[in-house]
Amino acid sequence: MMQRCLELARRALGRTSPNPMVGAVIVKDGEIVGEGFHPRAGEPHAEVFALKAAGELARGATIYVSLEPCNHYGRTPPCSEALIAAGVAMVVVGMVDPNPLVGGGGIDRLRAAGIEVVVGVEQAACEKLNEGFVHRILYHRPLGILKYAMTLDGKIATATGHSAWITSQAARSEVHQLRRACDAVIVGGNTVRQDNPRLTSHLEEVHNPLRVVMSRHLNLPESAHLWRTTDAPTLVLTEKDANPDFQALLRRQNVEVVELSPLTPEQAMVYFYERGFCNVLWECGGILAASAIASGSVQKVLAFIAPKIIGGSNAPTPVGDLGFTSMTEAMSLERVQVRAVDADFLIEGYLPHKS
Ligand SMILES: Nc1nc(O)c(N)c(N[C@@H]2O[C@H](COP(=O)(O)O)[C@@H](O)[C@H]2O)n1
Ligand SMILES: [Zn+2]
Repeated sequence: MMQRCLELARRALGRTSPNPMVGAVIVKDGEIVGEGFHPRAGEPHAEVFALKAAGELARGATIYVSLEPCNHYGRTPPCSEALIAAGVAMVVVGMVDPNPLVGGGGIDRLRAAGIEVVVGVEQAACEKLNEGFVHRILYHRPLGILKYAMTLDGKIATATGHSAWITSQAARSEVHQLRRACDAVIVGGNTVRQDNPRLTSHLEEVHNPLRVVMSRHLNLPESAHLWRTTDAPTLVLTEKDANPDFQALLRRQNVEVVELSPLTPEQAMVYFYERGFCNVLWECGGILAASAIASGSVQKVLAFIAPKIIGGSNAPTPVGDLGFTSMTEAMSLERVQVRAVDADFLIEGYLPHKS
């Protein structure tokens, strides 16, 4: 049942920030009598949709929910009270809500009303689904994910900058899915000039992230796929008073332009937090990636590795200079997972926590 909750929650993939993705299932006499998920912030929570679907059958039933029911008045009223009013007999919770406004209070309220509550069913899967939300709540920043594709000899392009394609179609499709789960995807000006990327999820009717270009001087092409805002929204982050003529050209095409002082990955993450984002994907070149890592703007790394060799001492690599001189300074990823994606490999892991 909790797996079903997660399946339901994923229907709103990429659309719920700053809220979490949550699914709920109500079971009576071994039958599912109501289901629901949280579609987006401002709309009712998963539990409320499930209660509505179950109607009177909720009385004496068990509800499974992937996140602790809330116990506060936010954009919506507390689900704990709705569950009590509906007369449910038992609540099975995937994970405790890290939001300090909830933080176990929903569970306590239900127990105080005489409802049996079981906590921690499929907890790891529930936490993984909402790792961006959890990070946002704990650290007041979105989760930064660095994704890159490189050859077996560690290059992200040839020395001329050609990079289409390093990995297989299957790996590229996984990247499209990943974008779908993110609130923003960031590149630097160089990537726009070299690759002219689209940065969309490449699927009809699924969520597209906000496409973000970080560019100090706005020395960018007048025509680029990213300026086609009918495909997906685009934001250009730049420095104060940079190239007003080019800013005007972008705005005429409905590209949002925001000036940050200073224009750094750190400031960008502060800005994205304030905008309500949970997951931010860095799909940039090595220089910006190194700066993002050094400033603590990356927590998770997804490295696609293709079994190809292209050589070239001037061919770019995924992470630029971090100033390390000794192997003892290497950042060793934690919770590492490796899997094959067609002919390529995906290594996923988390950078050691930086306070
Ligand atoms: N249990 C649960 N189910 C949902 O469907 C949810 N969206 C949440 N979210 C929790 O409540 C906070 C948002 O409240 P409002 O939507 O503003 O009323 C969110 O931060 C989570 O703590 N929980
Ligand atoms: Zn709620």
